[in-house]
Amino acid sequence: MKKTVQVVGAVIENEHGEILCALRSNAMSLPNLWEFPGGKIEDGEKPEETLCREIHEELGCDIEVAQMVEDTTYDYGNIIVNLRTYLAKIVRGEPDAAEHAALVWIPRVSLKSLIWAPADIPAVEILSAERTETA
Ligand SMILES: Nc1nc2c([nH]c(=O)n2[C@H]2C[C@H](O)[C@@H](COP(=O)(O)OP(=O)(O)OP(=O)(O)O)O2)c(=O)[nH]1
Repeated sequence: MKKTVQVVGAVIENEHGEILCALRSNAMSLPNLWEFPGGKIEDGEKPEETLCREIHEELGCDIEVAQMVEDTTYDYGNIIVNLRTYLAKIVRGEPDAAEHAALVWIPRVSLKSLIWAPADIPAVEILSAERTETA
């Protein structure tokens, strides 16, 4: 049976209403696709705990997690990914692309100009149709 992995992604919004988008590197699976930074939930972790841990490890900053944006399950063929995305804000530090090929801040209306990992597309659709939190 195919494995389903539980993954969480942070939709980090700044004070200008822009969202942090991360480009998966050649060293990662799904290379050269954009994603919400995050990762796999480990045993015993709450989704919010995973997000704070992963963002600290991957981007070197700390976040506060707010409400869920979307819960999607996508079958990549070799693996099934259940991706839950959450709104978040940086509370300490600046994001640094330690693992990703690039990080960019993009306004919600322009999110669809990037090529996203397929599991992220429902969240991107929701976010690009909504007003910014700060608007
Ligand atoms: N972090 C993250 N992963 C995503 C997103 N969309 C999506 O399909 N994924 C996939 C990619 C990976 O298969 C898995 C998350 O794994 P990970 O972030 O821990 O990445 P990884 O490179 O260590 O995983 P892997 O190479 O072992 O697959 O979920 C997303 O928005 N954020």
